[in-house]
Amino acid sequence: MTIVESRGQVPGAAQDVPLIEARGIIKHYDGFSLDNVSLSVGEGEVVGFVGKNGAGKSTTIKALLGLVKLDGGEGSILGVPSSELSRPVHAGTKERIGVVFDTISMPGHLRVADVGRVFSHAYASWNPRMFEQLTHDFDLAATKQVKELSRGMGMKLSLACALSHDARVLILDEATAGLDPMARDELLDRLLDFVAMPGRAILMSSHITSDLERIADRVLGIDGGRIIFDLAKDEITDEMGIARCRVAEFERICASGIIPEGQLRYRKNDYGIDLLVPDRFVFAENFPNVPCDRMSIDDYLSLTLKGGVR
Ligand SMILES: Nc1ncnc2c1ncn2[C@@H]1O[C@H](COP(=O)(O)OP(=O)(O)OP(=O)(O)O)[C@@H](O)[C@H]1O
Repeated sequence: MTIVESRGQVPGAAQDVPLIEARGIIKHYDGFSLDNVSLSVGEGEVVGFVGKNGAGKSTTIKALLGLVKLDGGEGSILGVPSSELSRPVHAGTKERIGVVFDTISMPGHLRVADVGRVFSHAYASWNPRMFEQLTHDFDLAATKQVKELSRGMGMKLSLACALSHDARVLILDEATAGLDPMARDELLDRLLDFVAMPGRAILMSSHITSDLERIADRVLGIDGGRIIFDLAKDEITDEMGIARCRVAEFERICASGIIPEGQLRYRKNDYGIDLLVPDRFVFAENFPNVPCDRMSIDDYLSLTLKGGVR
């Protein structure tokens, strides 16, 4: 595939391919493997990436960015194979990728304003006014040194950098973890503004699933290095439900056949049984007296990973 790059053109988008894609990625570490991980993020999408600690989120993200050598499969961003992103010929594509990891990787002695200057040399499309505006909005004093920043402030600085070089895709690995609720709220608004422009997409891993409930279009779950679900967010939070049943009600629901056998996922607690309901509206018609809450991403993940199956 020939990719013609120039400033202002969106590499990848013109070829109608996903902006971010993994095809059967395999990576073996001692005691852990990414096992045939496939995913795709299309134009205009915010895709949340969830899973417990050590599930493989960061490894997948690093694989997509070409930062780890793969044992199989391939990733691509903006149409460029991940393994080729470091080649000078793809420098233009790299500029279009904004990346934030959960740790800040800038020299501690640099002041916030210096970071802007360093990045202006690294990125042809660096926008100093945008960086100044973002650091101002994020309450980052230009004279503060990187080593003096709190964790949340460091995350804000990384985010300001990622949003100041005309990126078309953002890949965020736990990027909201250190932010206070007000800063998270503001950032989520900015991410929605970002992705509303043509040719853009976001992949973000997060343990703060309320952030994903607010802005994600789709949610990918990973466990033990395997993708375990890939669902529209609305399917989880609008259609699914979590029924709070007593044991007798649970048995009645099981016997009713309303949820196919083998797909009944449940979790026992001190008060009874929580049951994953695929369609809470159908459920409410059939069992109007059993309380059924909206599903959250946390509950869906927990029921998928730890729930019993019947
Ligand atoms: N460089 C490495 N060498 C060996 N093992 C590694 C390496 N990097 C990651 N791993 C292992 O791969 C597994 C997945 O780690 P990964 O960082 O992808 O998880 P994660 O889903 O991002 O977790 P968290 O939510 O804690 O950030 C873990 O078992 C980890 O120990």
